[in-house]
Amino acid sequence: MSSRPGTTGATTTVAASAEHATGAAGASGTTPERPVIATARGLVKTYGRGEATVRALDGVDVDLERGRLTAIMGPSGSGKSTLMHCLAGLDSPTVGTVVVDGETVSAMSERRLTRLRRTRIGFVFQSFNLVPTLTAEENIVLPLAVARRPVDREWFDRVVDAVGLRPRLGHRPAELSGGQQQRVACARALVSRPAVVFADEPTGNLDSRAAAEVLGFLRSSVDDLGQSVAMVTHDPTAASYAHRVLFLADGRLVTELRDPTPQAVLDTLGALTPAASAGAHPADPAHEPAGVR
Ligand SMILES: Nc1ncnc2c1ncn2[C@@H]1O[C@H](COP(=O)(O)OP(=O)(O)OP(=O)(O)O)[C@@H](O)[C@H]1O
Repeated sequence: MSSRPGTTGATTTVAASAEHATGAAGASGTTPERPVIATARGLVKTYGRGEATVRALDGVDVDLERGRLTAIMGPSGSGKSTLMHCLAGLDSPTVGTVVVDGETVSAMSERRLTRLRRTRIGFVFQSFNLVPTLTAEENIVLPLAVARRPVDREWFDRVVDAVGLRPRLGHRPAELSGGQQQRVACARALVSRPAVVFADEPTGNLDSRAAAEVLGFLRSSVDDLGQSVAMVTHDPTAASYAHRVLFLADGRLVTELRDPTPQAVLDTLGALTPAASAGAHPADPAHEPAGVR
C-alpha cells in the first residue's frame, strides 16, 4: 500500500473557547480546511453518580471534515471510544450536540437514530462482526437487505474492486484471512454510501501486513471513492494513514496533527503519556507539541 500520506506532521494547538462552542469557527482553533461532515459542540459525557462519577468527555468541540480520513488517538481512558460512540449515535452525550450530515443526532428519537445508523453511517469494528453463515457478498449487502434498499451494482463493483475481494465473494468468513474479513467489513460499511464511516480499532486484531491492506483501503475509500472516515486507533502507524489526527486526554481534545508521520504521532502521544514514553523520547521540550497540558 502506498497511500500513506505526507511527511509534514504539523501540529495545531487546540483551544476550546466560548467562540468555538457556538460553532462560529472550527473546534480546533482553526477554520476547518474542508466542508464538515460531523460536528460536536460542548460534548460532556458522564458515567455513574456521586463520588463514582466518571467524566469521560469533558467539553469536546470537534469538526470532522468531509472527504477526509480522521484518526482519533489518546491514552487509554481518554475518551476516544466515548467520543466516537456519541458522534455515531451509538451513545448519547450528557450535554452537548452532535450533528451528522446536517441531522442533529443528539436530539433524535431511538427510531430515527436506528434509521440514521442504517442509512447514513457505516461501522467497522475491531472484531469484524461478520455473519459466519453468509458469504462475503451476502455480508457486504446485508445492511441494504436489512434496510430493504436495492443494491447499487455499479457502486458495489467499485467498492469490491477497491477492496480487492472479487475472487473471494463466494467465501464464508471462516475461509478468509483476518485481513480479508476486515476488508469485507469495510466494504459492508461502504456499500450503502454512508455519509461517514466510523471505525473502532479496525486493525486491532490484524498483523501488520493485513493492517496495511485495511488502512490502505480506508484511505483509498476517501481519496478515490470520496468517502469520509473517522477511526479510533492506538497505533501511530495506523494513524499516519489519516489526513488528520485528533488527540484526546482526560476527555478533552488537546491537539491535532495534519498529514502526520508515525514519528510525529508517537512524539505527540508521548507528550500526552510521559511515563509510557520515557524510554522512547529524550526529555526535550522541543518534542512537546503545543496545546498539550
Ligand atoms: N459504560 C461505562 N460506565 C462507566 N464508565 C465508563 C463507561 N464507558 C467508559 N467509561 C469510562 O470513561 C472513560 C473513557 O472511556 P473510553 O472507553 O471512551 O476511553 P478510550 O480512550 O476509548 O480508552 P481505551 O483506549 O482504553 O479503549 C474511562 O475512564 C472509562 O473507564
